[in-house]
Amino acid sequence: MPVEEFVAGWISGALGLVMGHPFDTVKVRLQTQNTYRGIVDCVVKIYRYESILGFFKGMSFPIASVAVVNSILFGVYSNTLQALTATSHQDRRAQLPSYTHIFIAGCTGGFLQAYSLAPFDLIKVRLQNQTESKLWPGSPPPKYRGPVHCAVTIFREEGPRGLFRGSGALMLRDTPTLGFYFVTYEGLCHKYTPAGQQPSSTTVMVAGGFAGIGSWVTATPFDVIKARMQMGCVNQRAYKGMLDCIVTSFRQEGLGVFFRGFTINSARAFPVNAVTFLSYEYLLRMWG
Ligand SMILES: C[N+](C)(C)CCCC[C@H](N)C(=O)O
Repeated sequence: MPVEEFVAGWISGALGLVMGHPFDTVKVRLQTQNTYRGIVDCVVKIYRYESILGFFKGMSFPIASVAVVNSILFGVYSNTLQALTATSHQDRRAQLPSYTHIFIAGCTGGFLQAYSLAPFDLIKVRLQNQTESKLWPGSPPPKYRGPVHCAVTIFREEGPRGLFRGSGALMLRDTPTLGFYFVTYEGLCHKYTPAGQQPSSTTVMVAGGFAGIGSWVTATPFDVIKARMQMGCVNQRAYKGMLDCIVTSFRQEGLGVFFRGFTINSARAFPVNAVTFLSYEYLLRMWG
């Protein structure tokens, strides 16, 4: 089992995360709080009341965790594809596997990374949603003092299963959409790379960027449901389950609620995934 894909996935995931975290924080606020009138209002209020650091709340944890999760995603994807087609990463450039095999490998990676991502994503969303600021005198202290305190508090108040709150929605969000993610990437790289050559950096970045947009566009409804399930007990809207969350959100806020964060997800997805795939391919070529 080639290890380099796991290491390349780790490093590329960390780079992509730093690029995209501010977008992600704005998205999570829009999805779970009704205090903002839109993206611009959210950005202005975060900057005014929480400074630039407000956009990076909850990032320290994902740097380690989401990078590891990305490592699992790319490592499992590549090794599943190798098991299905007996081809290595380099072989695939010459002979593209079937899209069915690519989709299956992407879904496999998506499912396994979602399971490992769940606790880390929960902590990230809880920290991102803390609007208290040290800059304003009299501002109440935040409930969670940091990622570790957040994890311990969730464990103590909601039990060990509390750390996996929203994991069902997370798996439904990630499994099919990561299948499409890799189908889009591999397909665009194959289409715009002359036979017998390696895709150029531009091709890798554009293919990765559109793969990110395509997967986030299809993932946004379940992304909203996931975030609401994760915030349920904090916002006093503890849902009885995913269906209750969907029905309650639809009844109270209409169909549009499931597309909150759609624009910011798409704006974030292109640069994050362009950087992720470029660094992934560069590292694998370097280790050739
Ligand atoms: C499956 N879903 C759409 C959620 C994510 C797909 C892209 C994952 C990438 N690391 C990023 O953060 O954009």
